[in-house]
Formats: sequence, C-alpha cells, structure tokens
Amino acid sequence: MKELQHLNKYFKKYKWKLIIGFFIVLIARIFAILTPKFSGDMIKYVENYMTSGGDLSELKHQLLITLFLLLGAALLSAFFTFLMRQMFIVVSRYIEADLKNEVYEQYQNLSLNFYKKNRTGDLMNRISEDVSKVRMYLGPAIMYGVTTVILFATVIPYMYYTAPTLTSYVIIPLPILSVAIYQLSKLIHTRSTIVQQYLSHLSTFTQESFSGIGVIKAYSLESQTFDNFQELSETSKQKNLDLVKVQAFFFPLMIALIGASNLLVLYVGGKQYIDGTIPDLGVIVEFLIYVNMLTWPVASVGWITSLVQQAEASQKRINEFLQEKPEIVNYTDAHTPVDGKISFNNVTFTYDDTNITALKNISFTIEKGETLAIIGKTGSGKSTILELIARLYDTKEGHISIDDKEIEKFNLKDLRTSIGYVPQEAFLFSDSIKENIKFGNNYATDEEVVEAAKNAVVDKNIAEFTKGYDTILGERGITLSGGQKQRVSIARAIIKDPQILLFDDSLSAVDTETEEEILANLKRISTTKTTILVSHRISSAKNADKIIILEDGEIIQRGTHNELVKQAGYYQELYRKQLDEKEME
Ligand SMILES: Nc1ncnc2c1ncn2[C@@H]1O[C@H](COP(=O)(O)OP(=O)(O)OP(=O)(O)O)[C@@H](O)[C@H]1O
Repeated sequence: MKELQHLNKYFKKYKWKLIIGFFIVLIARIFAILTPKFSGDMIKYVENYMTSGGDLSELKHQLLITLFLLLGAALLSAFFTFLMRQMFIVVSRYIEADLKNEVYEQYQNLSLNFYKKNRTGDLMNRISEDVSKVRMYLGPAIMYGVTTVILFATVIPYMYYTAPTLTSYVIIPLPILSVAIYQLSKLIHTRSTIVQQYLSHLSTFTQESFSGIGVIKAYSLESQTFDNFQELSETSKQKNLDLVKVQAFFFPLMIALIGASNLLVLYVGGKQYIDGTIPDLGVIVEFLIYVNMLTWPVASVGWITSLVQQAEASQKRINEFLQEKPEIVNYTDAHTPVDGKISFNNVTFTYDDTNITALKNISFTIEKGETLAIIGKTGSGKSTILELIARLYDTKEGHISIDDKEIEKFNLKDLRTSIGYVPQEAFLFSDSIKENIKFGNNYATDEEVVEAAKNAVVDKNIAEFTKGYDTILGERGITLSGGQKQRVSIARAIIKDPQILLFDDSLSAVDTETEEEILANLKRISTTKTTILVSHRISSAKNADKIIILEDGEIIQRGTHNELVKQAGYYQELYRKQLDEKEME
C-alpha cells in the first residue's frame, strides 16, 4: 500500500464527499437489511395464520402493511445506493482527472533525455492504462470495500442474534468463495495483461502500417503486411480465448457457492425448524435472502484485493515518473530578460545515451543583432549547438553565456521565450495553419499571422488553399509539402518576435530563389535580433556576419564568406561545387 499513499492528498481534497459517501452507504445498507426481515415477517404471519388460525382480514391488513414497508425499504435502499455511486464513483473520476493532469504536467517538465530513455507507448500507457487501474482502486474498490465492511458489520451480528447456529453453518462457504474469487481474479489479471500487450502490438502495427501506407504500396508489400497482421491477430485471438476460459469460471463458481449456501440454509434451517430451535419458517426465508445478499460482497473481497494489487503496481509505475527530476533545472524565478549576445567558451558536449561527443572545445561569440552561419557535414554537431542555446541539454564542460552571463543564470522560461527555434524536422500539429503559426504567439492578430507568413514566403501558397489559413493540417501536416512545412514553421518563429532566432537547416527543402527571398526578409526584420543559421548551402551562409565550419564536433574554419572562399578548405570546396551545380542548372 506504500505506493498508493501518493493518492492520500487527493483523498484529503475530496474528504467531505467521501465522508458523506460513507454515511450514505450506512443508510443504504440499513434499509437493505430490512427487506429480508420484512419478507420473513410476511411468511411468519401466514404461517401463524395457517397453524393457529385467526382473523383473515387482519392477516391481509398485516401483509399489506409489511408489503408497503418492504417496498419502501427497497426503494430507499436503491435511492441511497444510487447516491453512494454518485459520491464514490464521481470522486474517483475527479481524482483520475487530477492524476492525469499531474502526470502530464510532470511530463512537460521533464527533459528531452527522459523522452529518449522511455518509449512513447510507455508514456501513454502510464497516463491512460495505469491511471485507469488506479481509478479502479479509488472508485469500485473503495466503494465495495466500504459496502462490504458495513454490510458485514450490520448483517452478521443481526443473523447471529436471530439464529446463531444456522448463521455459523451458512457463512462457512463464504470465505472459500472469497479465496477462490481472489485466485481467479489474479489469473484473469495475468491473462488480461497479456491480452493488453498483444492489443498494443496490434495497434502499433496497424498505426505504423497506416502512417507508412505510401511506402507499403510503393514497394507492393500489401500482402506481406496483411500476413504479418493476420499472424499477430491470430496470436492475439488465442490469448483472448485463454482469458475468456478463466473468465467463464467466474459466475459458475459464484452460483455454485451460493447454491451450496442456500442448500445449507434449507438443510440446517429445515432441521432446526423441525426440532424447534427456529421458531418460524420466516427465519429460513430471511436467511436465504441474507445469504444471497452477502455473496457478492464476499466475492468482492477477492476481487477488491486483486484490484488493489493491480492499482499498487500501476501507481508504482506512475510514481517512478512523478519522482523523476527534470535534468534541466530552472535556477531562478526572477525575471531575466535576454538581449541577444551569445558566447561559447571551450564547450565540449557528450550525449549521455550514446556517449557520442558531439562538440569538442567550441568557442565563438555572436554580438546582438549579428548573424552566424554554421556549416558542416552531417553529424558534425550543428544541431547540438542550437539545442544547447535553447537549454534542451546542459553542457558539463565549458561555458555558454548570454549577454556575458552564464546561461544557467537565466530564468528558463525567459530564455526560451526569447528564442525562436525552427527545428530540422518541422513539426506541425493537427490544427489549422493559422493556429500552427500562432503557436509562436497565441495573442497574435490575423494580420500578424499573414505578415509572418509573408516574411516566411508561404503566404501565397496558403492563399491558394480553399480554406486559406483555416486549412486543417492532417497528422504531421501531411497536406503540406516539405518546403511548405518548413516555411510555416519559420513563420511560427517569426511571429514570436524573439531576440534570438535559431534555424536548423530550415531552408533545405525550398528552392534557392525562395531561400534568397526568405533570407532578405529575415535580414530586414531581424536587424536587432541575433540569428544562427545552420545550413549545408553556401547561399544561406554567404551574407552572414560570421561563419563557422564544423567537422566531427570541432571548428575547422571560421571567418566571413569573402575570407573563407579565399582559404583552401571545406568552405571553398563546397563553394566551388555548389557554384558548378548552379551553372549547370
Ligand atoms: N539526442 C541525441 N542523442 C544522442 N546522440 C545524438 C543526439 N543528437 C545527435 N547525436 C549525435 O551527435 C552527433 C552530432 O549530431 P548533430 O545532430 O548535432 O549533427 P548535425 O551537424 O546537426 O547533423 P545534420 O546535419 O545531419 O543535422 C551525431 O553523431 C549524432 O549521432
């Protein structure tokens, strides 16, 4: 139960609802135990009339009154049972939502490394599957737990009071039922976990095949994919059948044990009635109803135990993530505005997971308002520089400063708000183009959205869509071409109007003319902004104030375009090659 203690704060939050719920259960149970008593009374009246005679109209009157009492008790019990569900189940839904929010908020705070170490499926499972399992503890388990305890505390003493020996006999099968249901619930849980795993394999497979349908069709792999699906689906069916087999025992087992208890009541009760220990037949009827009434709560003890165990395991997994500390720590809550000067001093950076040293002894300075271009082969560490500036990772060796102050001294929120980052792979949400651009600045007006799109040279393309800026983008923005996606992503950074603009190879999918137009617009709007352009193209770099060339994480050349074309080296070679390509066009 240690892991589940995390939920105590939520119980405190909703304590009044739970306390009221407890009293409602108590009232519902009191009315519920009255119904067998009234039923027994009715039989007793008839029996008395049959054995000792009497006034028939008085009997009818007695029966009518008891019938009304029985109906009243049953209705009130039903009404309070309804209220009980309203309290316990509703509270469990509240806590479920709170817990989901807590986990999601924590996910947002965790660093990129966390996402590398954990698979997306696992992250999703903890927020959906595991939280649902915990809810079963918060709702049904607690509700049936309280009901069972109250029922036992009221019914069993009453039964003992009415007929002690009979009670001892009829409750014998109940613990057996409880243990059997517990074992069965455990088995059901193990098998349903396997079914769940296969279901998740199946949905991952289906999702991937739909996302990659283009590749499947192009390589004519439909039948092979179908065979794979069928194989997976067959195993999944087998696992489902295994589960159904054990589930099928649940109700027969309950019915058998209820039957045994009923038989005991009739046999022992009948014998006791004959020898006069039990005064009237009504007691037997009353007991038959009690036994049936107790069966589900007794069975539920086993079921609840299994629910609590599952919830404990799920909460343990949730707690693991909740206790995870974000690697990137915000060291100050003070407001720390960013002006724009960036310096790297002997920065060496190694990725924890791959142990790849992506940057070695990197030093450079860009003044506010300047543009730096970073050129280099693939894997040379260009993106890593941008990620370090946005503090997506922290460096352990060397220093990065902004405005001559260590980057860690800036409030993380202030730092990231002053950066407009266009990642290498443009990611667009399944929303309208307008909302995707406004992601950079939620308060932007429609005119500002259009202005940003114009500067990113994507306005004309958007205007061609029937719904214009309201065009909804599909999963990962599939309705846009690669170059259009990149430019929408650039518009998103521009509309943010940040002090620092970081472009990670963001013009790779646009033609050189559009590239030139975008660069000219950027130059115009970012005279006071610090800009870093990562690129493979000379055309992107040539107008930058400074250029650095990276190779295997080291700066191998630096200077301006004019200086670098004169120096023998990577830049000059690239320049010549790209010049030739241009001439050949
Ligand atoms: N998140 C990461 N985790 C582990 N290793 C990484 C990570 N990102 C990059 N690397 C490694 O660090 C090195 C530098 O990568 P980086 O992405 O900075 O290069 P790049 O110059 O931007 O390459 P490209 O031009 O292909 O985008 C590569 O060897 C890469 O495999």
